[in-house]
Amino acid sequence: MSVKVKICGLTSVEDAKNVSEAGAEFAGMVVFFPKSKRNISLEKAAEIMAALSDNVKTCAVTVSPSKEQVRQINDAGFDYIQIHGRIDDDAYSAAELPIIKAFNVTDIAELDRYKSSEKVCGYVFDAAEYGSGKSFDWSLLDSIKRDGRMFILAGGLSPENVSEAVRRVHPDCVDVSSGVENDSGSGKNRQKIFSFVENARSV
Ligand SMILES: O=C(O)c1ccccc1NCC(=O)[C@H](O)[C@H](O)COP(=O)(O)O
Repeated sequence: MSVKVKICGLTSVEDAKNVSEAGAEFAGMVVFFPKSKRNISLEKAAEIMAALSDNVKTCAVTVSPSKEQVRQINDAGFDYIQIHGRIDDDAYSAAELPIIKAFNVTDIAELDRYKSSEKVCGYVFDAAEYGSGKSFDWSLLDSIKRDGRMFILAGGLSPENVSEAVRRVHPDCVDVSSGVENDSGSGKNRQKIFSFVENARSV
């Protein structure tokens, strides 16, 4: 089966159209994290989701969300919640969507904490600084035992290196943000999104 593709950090309706037309399976939107240049409001996320094809599943991408933020995300129309950083007990209990737990390369050792969690349906393995366009040593993932949950590779992927990443790591899904942005760093680039999807699937 070919690798799935997740395009992260959508900020506009135009991004939604490009991601849908390119045939990606997942779209991520950063919410409740104003430090990110890709942070958007839940209202904006609703507008973007309305413009996505029904085939594209959506993720609210968050960092150590509070219980109240998780509750708002539950009701905002996403399919998944992707959590970077901590998941407090209160936030975990409040989560009604399947959780994709993101691990920075520095905290992969924490993976065991989530292995028996019923709500966690997948893992994202990312660089030390998320959304930075930086890659990491993929051999750090070699010892991770696959447990049937979605295994998502992120961090510094691009149309140029995604085929090699798929061949080397065999992820279920590849996840990209910076690598499909315009050279100016603002907004996603249609041609790069299409090339990323095509190159990921070429393996
Ligand atoms: O993108 C952000 O600014 C961001 C903010 C807060 C939490 C997560 C964030 N990004 C996560 C991702 O977009 C992905 O994991 C991503 O695919 C990896 O980013 P990149 O290296 O830029 O491709």
